[in-house]
Amino acid sequence: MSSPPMIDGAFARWLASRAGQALLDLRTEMGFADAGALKSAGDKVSHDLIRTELAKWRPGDAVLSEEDEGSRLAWAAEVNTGALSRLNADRVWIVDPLDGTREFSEEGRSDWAVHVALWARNAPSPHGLIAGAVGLPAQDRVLGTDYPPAYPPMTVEAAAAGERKIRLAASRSRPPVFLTDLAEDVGAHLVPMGSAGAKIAAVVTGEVDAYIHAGGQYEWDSAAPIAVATATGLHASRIDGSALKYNEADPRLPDLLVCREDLATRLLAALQKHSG
Ligand SMILES: Nc1ncnc2c1ncn2[C@@H]1O[C@H](COP(=O)(O)O)[C@@H](OP(=O)(O)O)[C@H]1O
Ligand SMILES: [Mg+2]
Repeated sequence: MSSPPMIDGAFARWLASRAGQALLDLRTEMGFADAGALKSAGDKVSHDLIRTELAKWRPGDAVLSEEDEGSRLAWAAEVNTGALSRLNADRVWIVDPLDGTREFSEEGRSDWAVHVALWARNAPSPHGLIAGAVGLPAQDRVLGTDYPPAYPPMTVEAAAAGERKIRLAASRSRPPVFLTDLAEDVGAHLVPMGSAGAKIAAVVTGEVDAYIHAGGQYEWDSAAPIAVATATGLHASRIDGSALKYNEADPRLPDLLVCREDLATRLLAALQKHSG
């Protein structure tokens, strides 16, 4: 097999594509009769593939993957000394081998993703992400920072209509409790969808205008899609407007807002009112 691309952004795309193909193959092989078994196998197959390729092609870099043992624990010397390597590293791959595991196990659904992001200590942006790719295998596409998608277009109808109903993506299974009231307040309709990566990809492609999450998530759920969203020029922040930060000692990153720039002020004001 030929070597993967040298440039990190293209390498992230290559890796997300490889893992995505393995996940599609697994769905075909196993079928959907045993959702639990398919979910576990999906997490494992993708994690093992990504871990193996990173060890082979980027041996000097640290890795934070959802499927690593103890990944959810905040770093503390007495519980997980392994995490220290990523906190001292100059480059850390932040990986969610299968985001939207639940949707992956449901026949016909395409809202699940593979996330591969690279954080660097000397990055110019506050989030520290210098490359990323979001594989959407069942949509037959990969979004990446190597070829950042164009800023989502405003449709002719929407531009002509002036104010229009905001399309707001939210978790299918765990939407923030305040979201219905917020949506009513700003004139938005909710678009339920699985996977943080698929939802942020939907903002990037213009299928929705915004994605709001609160109540719990981890760095790997958003790192790669946030790398892509910010590379396109979209707004991305915590719901209080502060910067999203990655490779922190505590990997919990419980809330975020990703939206078109022209909606950010309005949605942050609504979040301040409703999420407190
Ligand atoms: N309250 C919560 N606490 C922890 N993780 C959460 C969460 N709500 C959503 N997530 C995680 O965020 C990802 C997208 O969730 P959703 O599809 O509900 O929007 C999922 O990742 P995984 O599928 O990788 O576990 C899910 O586990
Ligand atoms: Mg996830």
